[in-house]
Amino acid sequence: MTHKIAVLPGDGIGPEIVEQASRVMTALGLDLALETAQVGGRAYDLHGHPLPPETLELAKASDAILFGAVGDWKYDALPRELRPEQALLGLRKSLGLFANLRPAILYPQLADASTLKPEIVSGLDILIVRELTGDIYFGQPRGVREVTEGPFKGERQGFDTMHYAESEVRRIAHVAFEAAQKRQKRLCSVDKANVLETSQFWRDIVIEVAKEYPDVELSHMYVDNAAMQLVRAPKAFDVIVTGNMFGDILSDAAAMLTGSIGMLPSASLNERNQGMYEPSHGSAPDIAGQNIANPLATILSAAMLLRYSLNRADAADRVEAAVQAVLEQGLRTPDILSEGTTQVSTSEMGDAVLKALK
Ligand SMILES: NC(=O)c1ccc[n+]([C@@H]2O[C@H](COP(=O)([O-])OP(=O)(O)OC[C@H]3O[C@@H](n4cnc5c(N)ncnc54)[C@H](O)[C@@H]3O)[C@@H](O)[C@H]2O)c1
Ligand SMILES: CC(C)[C@H](C(=O)O)[C@@H](O)C(=O)O
Ligand SMILES: [Mg+2]
Repeated sequence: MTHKIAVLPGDGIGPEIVEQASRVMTALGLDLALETAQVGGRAYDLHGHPLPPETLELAKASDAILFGAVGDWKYDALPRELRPEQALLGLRKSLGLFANLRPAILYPQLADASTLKPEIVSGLDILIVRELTGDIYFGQPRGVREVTEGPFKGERQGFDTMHYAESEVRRIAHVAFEAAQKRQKRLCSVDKANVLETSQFWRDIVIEVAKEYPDVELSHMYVDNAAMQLVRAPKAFDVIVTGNMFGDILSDAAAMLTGSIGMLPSASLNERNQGMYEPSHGSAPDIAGQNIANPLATILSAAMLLRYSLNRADAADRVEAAVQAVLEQGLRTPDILSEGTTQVSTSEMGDAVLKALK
């Protein structure tokens, strides 16, 4: 059976890194049909919208989506609905991709690339499960309004709304508990229940869901403490489950434990295991077009695509082993370069992974 894969390179370094991941997927010899479409700022320039209808249709009709990155400062003055980032949010919402899995694994070869001491991060293997279609990201109402009473009367006020429905919390909690069952069976739910009603509700529902998973040890942590513990003793975590906003922030922090944000892949899944796979980083306009971006997060995202949406753990293992092999060879893009290693470009890193594929 042919698997249809939508390839959405996007902006900045997106096309450079996605090209390497596409080459790797193609080289596996599987029955894959890769089809490319425009998204983000590039789609806005060409079609007047960051998520043109034909791109959304292609995404919906595919078994999985390989996504690069979107965004550039030059689009920051556009009305919000036309900004590149809206394409990403639109895809997540339209496809119901509520479960974002962001594994932070430190490859032993990169122990020196992390800004943290090797003994703090060596052997790190944690999974952040981030809810991706709710929270303050999508809450209504939002906007700018005039204040009509109180101390700020007559001023303009920006506002957003944070909320989580019970079913939204339950389904992401199930994903997290099931992931924990396959790992060290420890789940930490991160919230801000000491201040936010939404968070207290989140915590109450997670505790209810926990009754169905007596084999998983559940703990709770406030998000500010979690940010601190992630850099103090990250290996104390196994699986973290959290809301959209806190997950966004904590996953960037977790990325640095692994040496570089260029190493962190992600999967965003819906209830049918259809998924979008993307590096956790952005379009990195500061290094775009220079052939120096690290393509490994995107290549590892392609491995997650094979594992989760195509059920090809065998092929995913091959890709991950090839990534390990190039790191073992000492090849490094500038973001993970350390003493005694060899600097390579984006495309050379892709070449090396292809060569290492068994
Ligand atoms: N998923 C996405 O498409 C996504 C995610 C985050 C940010 N963004 C967008 O990207 C743009 C830039 O945002 P930002 O600068 O806050 O975040 P960013 O992740 O793009 O970049 C942060 C820093 O990390 C570096 N970096 C990122 N990816 C790298 C890679 N693969 N290899 C080497 N270095 C890498 C960049 O050079 C930069 O110094 C903004 O428009 C933002 O909205 C998009
Ligand atoms: C670009 C932005 C909309 C996105 C998010 O906030 O979810 C990004 O930061 C991410 O982590 O995927
Ligand atoms: Mg982010």
